[in-house]
Amino acid sequence: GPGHSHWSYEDREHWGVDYPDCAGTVQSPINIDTAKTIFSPQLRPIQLSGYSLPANEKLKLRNNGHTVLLELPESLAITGGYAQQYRAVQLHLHWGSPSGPGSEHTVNGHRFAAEIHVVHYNTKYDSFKEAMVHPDGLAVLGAFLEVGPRENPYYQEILEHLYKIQREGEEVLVPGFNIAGLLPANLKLYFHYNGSLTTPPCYQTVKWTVFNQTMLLSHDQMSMLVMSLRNDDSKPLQNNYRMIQDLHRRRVLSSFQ
Ligand SMILES: NS(=O)(=O)c1c(F)c(F)c(SCCc2ccc(C(=O)O)cc2)c(F)c1NC1CCCCCCC1
Ligand SMILES: [Zn+2]
Repeated sequence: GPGHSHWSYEDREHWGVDYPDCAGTVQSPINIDTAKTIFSPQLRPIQLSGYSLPANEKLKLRNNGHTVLLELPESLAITGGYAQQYRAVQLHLHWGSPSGPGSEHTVNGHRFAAEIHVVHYNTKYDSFKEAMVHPDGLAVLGAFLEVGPRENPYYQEILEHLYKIQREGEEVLVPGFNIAGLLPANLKLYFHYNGSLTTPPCYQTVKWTVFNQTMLLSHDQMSMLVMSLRNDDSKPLQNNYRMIQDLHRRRVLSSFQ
């Protein structure tokens, strides 16, 4: 990725030394205290367009040593719920280990098993790299993943390839599918706040949407996510979530009561 000197989740307390924004006051992830969220009826349902990709469109799935990342074509766009149009860049996941959950955001102190982030950039900027340094530059759609009774066919489109990219730097092309299936069916119920990338350089340029409805994966699928990948030291790639950041003077809006 752009300008990454080596960092790890182990030395997350020192990110602020090399990346000053990581020590800022508009950082992510946060704990969402639902008693303190502000119901905002002007928050419209999120609308996605172009998210259903044909199987003959191949997407790059990559183990970058920090997460599994699926590159997305700019044809995927957020067309409702945000003041401006945003186009997709990539999606990736955060997860825990066999001994604990690994979502990045928490709700009332509850950490979910895992979390998906679909990263977009504001099309008023010429490129993603230009957008990511402006406060309205990025929009990340986040959803929590939990274990449920059935296999999730949409997540299977990603999880079934993880054994091919066990080592850092490995990548594989996967057939297109309906990316919207990775997000809740109900895009009306969400939390919204201003924050940052949760990894260095921690730019404070993300308008976050965290959906209220969680995605359900089977137990075996969650194990595949947690057990398949390794990082650069051939250690299991697990617990790739940043600690909760202080809210400071920010408010979290909710689209529902
Ligand atoms: N939650 S998040 O959105 O902040 C986030 C993370 F928490 C992440 F942990 C990551 S992965 C770490 C950054 C990275 C490293 C290597 C490569 C590569 O070799 O391709 C790519 C990226 C990661 F990629 C992202 N999203 C990225 C933020 C990193 C810089 C710009 C890339 C788009 C969004
Ligand atoms: Zn993320």
